[in-house]
Amino acid sequence: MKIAIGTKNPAKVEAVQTALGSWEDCSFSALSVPSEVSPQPFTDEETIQGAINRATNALEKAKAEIGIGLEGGVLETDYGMFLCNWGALVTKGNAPLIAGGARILLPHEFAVKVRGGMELGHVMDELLHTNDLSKREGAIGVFTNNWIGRKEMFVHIVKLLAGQYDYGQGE
Ligand SMILES: O=P(O)(O)OP(=O)(O)OP(=O)(O)OC[C@H]1O[C@@H](n2cnc3c(O)ncnc32)[C@H](O)[C@@H]1O
Ligand SMILES: [Mg+2]
Repeated sequence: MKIAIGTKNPAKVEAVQTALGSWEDCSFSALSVPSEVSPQPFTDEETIQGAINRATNALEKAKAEIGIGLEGGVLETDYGMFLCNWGALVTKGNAPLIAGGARILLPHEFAVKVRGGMELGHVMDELLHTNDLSKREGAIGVFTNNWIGRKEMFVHIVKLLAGQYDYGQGE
C-alpha cells in the first residue's frame, strides 16, 4: 500500500513512519505540497483545513492509496494563545479522517510575535537562536522541556488516524 505524506519536514515524516511501523507492505513517499492555508494557521478550522489539503494533494500527486497531512497552528483563547496540531488521512472518494494533537499555552513573548505576523517556527528560531527547530523538537518540545517532542506529538495524531482507518475497514 502506497502512503503519501504531504510534507518533507522530518519531524512529521518520521512520525508517520514510526506510527505506522506495524502496517505491513507499506511504502512511504514524502512530498512538498501546498497546504492552501496561511503558513501560520490561526484557528482549529484553518489548521484542520491545511491538514486535509496536504493529505488530498499528496494522495493525488503520488497516486497513492492513502494521503496523510499534518499541520501546525495556533489559536486564541481567553487564557492566551495555544499551539495546536491536526492530522488528516484521506482515501479516494471518502470523507477525510481527522485527529487532533496535544495543545499547550505559548509563553506571552512568543505569542506576541506570532500575533504580529511571524510564523511560530521563525519566532522560536529568532528568540532561542536555533535553526529549523520545527524540524526537530519544535515549540512543544521546548516548552515541555522535551517531555513531549514534535515527532512524538505527531506519532500520537497518526495513531489516532490509523486507528480510525482500521475501525472503518472492519465495517
Ligand atoms: O514544512 P512544513 O510541513 O510546512 O512544516 P512546518 O514546520 O512549517 O510546520 P507547519 O506548517 O505545520 O506549522 C506551522 C508553524 O508552526 C510552527 N511550529 C513549530 N513548532 C510547533 C509546534 O510544536 N506546534 C505547532 N506549530 C509549531 C512551524 O514551524 C510553522 O512555523
Ligand atoms: Mg509550514
